[in-house]
Amino acid sequence: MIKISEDFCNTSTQVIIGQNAISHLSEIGENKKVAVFHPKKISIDEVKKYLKNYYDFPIDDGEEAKDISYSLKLIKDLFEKGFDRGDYVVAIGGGTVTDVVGFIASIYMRGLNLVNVPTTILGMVDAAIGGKTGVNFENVKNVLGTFYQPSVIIADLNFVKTLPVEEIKKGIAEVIKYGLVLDKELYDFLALHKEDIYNKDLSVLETVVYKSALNKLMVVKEDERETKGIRIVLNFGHTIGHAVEAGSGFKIPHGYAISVGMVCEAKIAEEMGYAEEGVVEDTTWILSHYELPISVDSLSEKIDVEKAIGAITKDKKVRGGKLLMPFPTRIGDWKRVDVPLETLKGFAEQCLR
Ligand SMILES: NC(=O)c1ccc[n+]([C@@H]2O[C@H](COP(=O)([O-])OP(=O)(O)OC[C@H]3O[C@@H](n4cnc5c(N)ncnc54)[C@H](O)[C@@H]3O)[C@@H](O)[C@H]2O)c1
Ligand SMILES: O=C(O)C(=O)C[C@@H](O)[C@H](O)[C@H](O)COP(=O)(O)O
Ligand SMILES: [Zn+2]
Repeated sequence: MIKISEDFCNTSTQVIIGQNAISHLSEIGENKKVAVFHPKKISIDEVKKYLKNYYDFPIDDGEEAKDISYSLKLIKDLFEKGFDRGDYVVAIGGGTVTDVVGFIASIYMRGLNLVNVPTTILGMVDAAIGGKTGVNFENVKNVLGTFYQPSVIIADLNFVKTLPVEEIKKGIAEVIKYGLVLDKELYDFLALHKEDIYNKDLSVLETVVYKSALNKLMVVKEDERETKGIRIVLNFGHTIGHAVEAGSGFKIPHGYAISVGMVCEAKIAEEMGYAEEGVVEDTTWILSHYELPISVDSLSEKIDVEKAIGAITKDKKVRGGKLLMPFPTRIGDWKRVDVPLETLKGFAEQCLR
């Protein structure tokens, strides 16, 4: 079992990684009420063993569940059961569940105790960590949300056993992101371990989750609320990625969309003279090696370019007509470049058509 602790401005977080990590749920006080939100398809029989005073809330997941109306429905559940600020919310599921449940936990009575239990690789390496919560609105990703740290993140690798390989692929896209802009060693590790990862070697996956969590926490500690131009690095591939999601009516999953987004943004970085020679090739190579899409042509849905470009205008990194772009400079390194919105839209059109 691996444990990482990190202090943020007003809170601290612990990440627990390993098989059977779920047993740590027993550390929640017996006198506290615990709301367990989980997708209907994920059984919580194992989880129940460690909780005394729990309320079982089976919910919808997937991008459709990230609609504000659904959050209000879940809040009503907490309200009707009389949850107070001393009580706990446990979010079990993929990134869509931790985004939505984290959001309601943060706004109900201005915040209940939150424990995230990611059950997808994407959740374990990224979504459950760092405190961003969010729901979609008017065809724009995560445009309503909060920064709210879970006190504990429990990444129990046993959940991977039931996870389809397609879901591992989507999560690996975010891990490749860390490799490309923050961690060359991780890039090299990924280059060597595709078979182990796709064959669900749990000890290799534990290393992947651990290295990813360290990268993410390091960045979030420096710039928890994305006000210092540092946390934007975690958004590499996401300006175009979120546009791809919006342009597909949210039918293209996040992991695939940011995969295409990373290639496109690496190309823009190169064309604007910020990325060293070879960055685009290395980006394309690692994503193709993991059988991830590298252009819109390999996606299963057609992209509505107008809608996609519309979403870019509403990106949360826009400041005064410029987009704060995290550009890769060489593998494992990056630079912030403030790109005029019109320039970026021009490049985006080239990638999306
Ligand atoms: N808050 C953040 O920092 C952050 C970071 C990255 C991504 N995200 C968000 O995360 C979302 C994507 O998350 P995701 O890829 O986990 O998608 P998801 O939550 O839709 O889960 C993917 C699929 O896997 C299924 N599933 C989950 N756990 C399973 C298990 N153990 N066994 C079998 N099936 C299982 C789900 O039911 C779903 O069908 C996007 O909305 C994205 O914007 C947020
Ligand atoms: O934690 C972050 O910061 C990230 O940007 C991580 C991303 O992988 C994630 O998809 C996040 O939800 C995107 O945030 P947004 O601010 O662009 O909505
Ligand atoms: Zn992401």
